[in-house]
Amino acid sequence: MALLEVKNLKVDFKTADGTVHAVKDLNYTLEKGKTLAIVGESGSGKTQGAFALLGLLPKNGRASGSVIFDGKEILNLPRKQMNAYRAERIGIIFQDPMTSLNPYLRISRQMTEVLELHRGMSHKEALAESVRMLDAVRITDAKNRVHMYPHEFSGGMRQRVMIAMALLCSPELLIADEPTTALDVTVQAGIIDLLVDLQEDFGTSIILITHDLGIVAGTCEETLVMFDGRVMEHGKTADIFERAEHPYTKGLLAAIPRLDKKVDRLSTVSYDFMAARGEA
Ligand SMILES: Nc1ncnc2c1ncn2[C@@H]1O[C@H](COP(=O)(O)OP(=O)(O)OP(=O)(O)O)[C@@H](O)[C@H]1O
Repeated sequence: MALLEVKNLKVDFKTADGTVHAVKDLNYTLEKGKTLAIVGESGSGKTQGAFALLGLLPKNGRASGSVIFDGKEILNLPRKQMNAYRAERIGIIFQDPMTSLNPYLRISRQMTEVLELHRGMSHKEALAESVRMLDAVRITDAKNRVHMYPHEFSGGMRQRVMIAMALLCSPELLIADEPTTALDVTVQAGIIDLLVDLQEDFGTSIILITHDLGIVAGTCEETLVMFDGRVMEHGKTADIFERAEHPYTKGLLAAIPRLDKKVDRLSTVSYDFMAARGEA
């Protein structure tokens, strides 16, 4: 049985100017322990399509369709039930860790609270487990650093802390929304390597949302390409890289910077694609 089945997912936003159809028809399944990349340019519906799964849409948003997680419908669950999924079974990492970390609380407090509340640990056990998780995401000197505040960490280290927090309750699914966009290229590579290792060690299924096809190649077995709220292409990453069928995917691939090749500008991708559809 698939861990996650997303069927005919739509996300609409009511605005003063009318309705924005951010996600028009999203369909995919994710097997246990697998990694799926959702790629597409800015505004293609990647983030809202993922937020809808977790009931995280902005107030003016509405989701319809079906999201089956481990055999149960979870789309539009009441807040309390959804919170239980979010705390214990589905972790999420955002682009900017400061949106999820409380700047006024030590990391130790933020991590131990989760473990005490959701895994019934004593404070001592929870602190030991927090240090173990910081070690797992390769924060050196975790025993001491666990007592620091978020601002005392660099951007890359904060992202590692976020990953550790997201993994605290051993979720079956981890959604990483542009986890490296705000970081330097070398730090980005470290975070992606870390996600791959953690996926192997913990067996967590991962959805990696990114606009950067370049980071997907060695990371994710499957890739789903979105454009304008719909799935353009979905298959094994290697197949998509070798024989992209869609003009939009070909454009995305052509935009991956390569040392041996002049870089096409990503901004031309949607224009070329829309031209192919007769819309530009
Ligand atoms: N609260 C909102 N009200 C109206 N429209 C919204 C709202 N939030 C998002 N949208 C629109 O929904 C569409 C999809 O947005 P989404 O954030 O999912 O795109 P994305 O592919 O993740 O882009 P990015 O890579 O820039 O994050 C965009 O056109 C966006 O402007």
